[in-house]
Amino acid sequence: MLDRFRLDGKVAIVTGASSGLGVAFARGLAEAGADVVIGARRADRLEKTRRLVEETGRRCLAVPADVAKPEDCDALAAAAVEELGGVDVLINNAGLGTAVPALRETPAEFRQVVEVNLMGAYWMAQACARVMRPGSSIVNIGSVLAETTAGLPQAAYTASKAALTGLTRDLAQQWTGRRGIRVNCLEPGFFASEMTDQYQPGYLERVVESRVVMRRPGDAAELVAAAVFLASEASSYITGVVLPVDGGLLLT
Ligand SMILES: NC(=O)C1=CN([C@@H]2O[C@H](COP(=O)(O)OP(=O)(O)OC[C@H]3O[C@@H](n4cnc5c(N)ncnc54)[C@H](O)[C@@H]3O)[C@@H](O)[C@H]2O)C=CC1
Ligand SMILES: O=C(O)C(=O)C[C@H](O)C(=O)CO
Repeated sequence: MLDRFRLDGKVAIVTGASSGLGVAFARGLAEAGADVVIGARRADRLEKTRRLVEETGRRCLAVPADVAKPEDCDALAAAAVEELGGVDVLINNAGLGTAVPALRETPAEFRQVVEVNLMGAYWMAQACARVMRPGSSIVNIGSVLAETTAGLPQAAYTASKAALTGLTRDLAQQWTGRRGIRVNCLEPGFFASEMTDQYQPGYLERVVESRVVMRRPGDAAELVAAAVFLASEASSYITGVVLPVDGGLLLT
């Protein structure tokens, strides 16, 4: 049974892999056997991720890319095909989290979040679906904030992540039957990263204590395990689903 979770011989793309959860996804998919293409805007930091991935013995290609630019998404998918022979898995992880009161949020601020979290995920999905083989898997990284609120003013972030769940379902119904590409979405609860480092002191602890049934933030490995499941044959009969990985936050 455990062989169904292996990704040997597969090529996975992880966006936003220069920090936080993206680094953990890249390393975890490589540990499961995949060669990994990592994309993000900060080339110097991608190098660190590349070294971490290569420690597993798998190949890793680092490609500077801004997912808000469709041409960068096409270039990322093309590099995977040219250098590693194809694309089997996409982890749409790149994301921007901002907290701005709605009456002060500017059109530029709102657009920037939607252009990365929603449109960037769509451009990447399109670029990959054009070259993916049957049996491939797209995993969108959403957020529990698509389903609830947690006390911060995050209209753009929340709206972009809620829209990502709709995008997940629509692409799943368009591509799974016709092209053999499954599309699913993970909704992380709270995991320590550069995004959560931006919080006011004490915020994370308060949310975890009052909302998370398990009374602790998640460990990145707990999210990566769910991504490996959705990326692999272990979930071969699952498409169009939205899976919270949140320690029970959505129960409260
Ligand atoms: N850390 C958490 O508790 C949670 C995180 N998430 C989601 O997980 C994903 C990863 O976030 P974290 O690792 O926590 O934060 P992070 O801020 O460490 O990572 C986000 C990554 O996306 C990259 N990125 C941003 N804009 C980009 C663009 N235009 N093109 C390419 N890359 C871009 C950043 O450079 C960074 O490497 C995000 O989609 C976030 O919304 C969702 C729920 C909770
Ligand atoms: O999506 C979540 O849940 C997060 O923890 C992300 C943060 O709320 C965020 O966007 C920080 O500014």
